[in-house]
Amino acid sequence: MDRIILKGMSFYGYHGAFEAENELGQIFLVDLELFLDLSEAGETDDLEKTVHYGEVFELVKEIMEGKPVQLIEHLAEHIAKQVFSHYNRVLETKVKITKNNPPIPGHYEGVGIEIVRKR
Ligand SMILES: Nc1nc2c(c(=O)[nH]1)N=C([C@H](O)[C@@H](O)CO)CN2
Repeated sequence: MDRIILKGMSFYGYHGAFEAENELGQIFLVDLELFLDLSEAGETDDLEKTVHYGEVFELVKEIMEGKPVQLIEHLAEHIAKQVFSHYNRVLETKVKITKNNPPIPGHYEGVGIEIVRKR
């Protein structure tokens, strides 16, 4: 299946289960893959026959910089639901959200989750 990929999006947000995260905020990294047929756009060279990834970026930004929630799972679910609601062409989506510096003692590259949702 063809994919539209938005990789390495970063947003400053106040999501988290710990009060410190809600007060100080932190950077969230988001990778998003949209699974859809890109052949018509490829044949016609018509933006209307695909999904405008700049619009998708704004949709993700609105959620990630919006009302704070506790879990990154909740953010990922919201992103997937909004993608399906706005873009009928999308059949499946994969959302990965990472925190590189959460207030969890230890040495690691990052912590996060990834979900895959089908329409
Ligand atoms: N599966 C998850 N585990 C945890 C989350 C989360 O969003 N999903 N969040 C936290 C805290 O906010 C943590 O990031 C702060 O230290 C803990 N575990």
